[in-house]
Amino acid sequence: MSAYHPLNETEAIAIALTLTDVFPAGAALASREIGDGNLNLVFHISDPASGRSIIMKQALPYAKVVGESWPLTLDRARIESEALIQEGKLAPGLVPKVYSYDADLALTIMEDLSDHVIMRRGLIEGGKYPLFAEHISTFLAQTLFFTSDLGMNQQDKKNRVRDFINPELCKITEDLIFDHPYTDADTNNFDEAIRDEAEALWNDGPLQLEVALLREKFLTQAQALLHGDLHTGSIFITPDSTKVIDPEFAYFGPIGFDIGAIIANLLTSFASRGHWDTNEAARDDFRSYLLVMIRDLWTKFDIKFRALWEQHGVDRLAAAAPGYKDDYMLRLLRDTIGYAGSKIVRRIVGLAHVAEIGSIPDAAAREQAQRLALAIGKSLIKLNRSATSIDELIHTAQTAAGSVKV
Ligand SMILES: Nc1ncnc2c1ncn2[C@@H]1O[C@H](COP(=O)(O)OP(=O)(O)O)[C@@H](O)[C@H]1O
Ligand SMILES: CSC[C@H]1O[C@H](OP(=O)(O)O)[C@H](O)[C@@H]1O
Repeated sequence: MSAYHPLNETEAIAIALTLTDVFPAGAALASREIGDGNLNLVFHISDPASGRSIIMKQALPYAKVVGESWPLTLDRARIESEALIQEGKLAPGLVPKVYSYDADLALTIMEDLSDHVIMRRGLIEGGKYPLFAEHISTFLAQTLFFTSDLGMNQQDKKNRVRDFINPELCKITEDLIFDHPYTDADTNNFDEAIRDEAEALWNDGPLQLEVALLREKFLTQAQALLHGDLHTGSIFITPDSTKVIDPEFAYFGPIGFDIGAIIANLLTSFASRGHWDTNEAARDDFRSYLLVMIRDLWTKFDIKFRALWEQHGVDRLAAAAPGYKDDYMLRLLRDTIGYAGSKIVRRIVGLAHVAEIGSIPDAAAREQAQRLALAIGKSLIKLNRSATSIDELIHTAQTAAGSVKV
């Protein structure tokens, strides 16, 4: 055991060499710090001779994206490793294996997924992932159903809620997603070209009412154990395989928040491929592909969650009360749509942006992508209490973008 300090590459190698079941004694290990996220250190440790490798992820006592002026609990490393272990049990094969967790160093050692690509990057490069909707709907249905009051012992669940109390990371979400974009906050970060859009958000009372309602649910509804930050940068992918990483924001919250997060990031990808994209046919094809993926994802989730409920439901009244299941699923759909909208808006005017839009080199094209994303995001937020079908979300994206066939 060592006292906490941020590791350097040499120290990371020394720790890796103690993993005698992974690396041969005396192996000449190579180490690279590859963390490109907003918060943590990530070391890739490999043994060129045996071809073996691992990932070491270490929490820093502050938010890396801002620096030491933004202190952040190291307990998030415990939350992440416990959530990965839990998700691995409920959705086998859909998260990296956790080899060990060191509480003193806030260090998780896990399976190296470098043979996959980060989905955000894959989508930017036009990658197609035919099994994604199947895989991620299984991940969502399994992890969310079996940690909800529908699928687990309700006394045990209360103890799990306690284990996953995650106030500092939740506060980041409460501020960066559900508050700052709607006021002139210091943390906001947007191109001057869309100042009019930002100021419109600060003055849109009806929109702010919807966001306040979604925020209230995020603050109060311990529906199931969420991943908590399920964007396309938290998903490793190949055409055959999907692996979800980075659940350090995990806590018991509203189910629609996780589903909405993925859909939001598929829609920012959609918005990044606009009429400025010179290959019109390829653009329309890719946009249709994303919308079909979103529809499949929701539809498969709905079918799988209902099937788990039929087979494994633990709540007598929830099963017996006429109309309850349909009412519950409709509420999940509406939450999903509202949270998808909120998570799009934060990626355009809030602190943390997305590469598919931020990396559009032409300023005018980037501005159009940002405006399109905001149009979709705001419409989805406003739809969150009335939608009755995922087709309304698809239609919202199609309408905002002009006609895109699915
Ligand atoms: N299990 C893994 N296998 C391979 N690379 C990984 C793994 N986990 C993380 N990474 C790399 O580190 C980066 C940052 O990891 P992430 O968990 O998203 O950190 P943060 O919490 O700081 O956002 C990822 O984008 C990926 O490139
Ligand atoms: C100050 S944290 C900003 C932002 O970063 C997190 O994402 P990630 O850890 O995947 O880079 C999360 O989305 C936070 O809202």
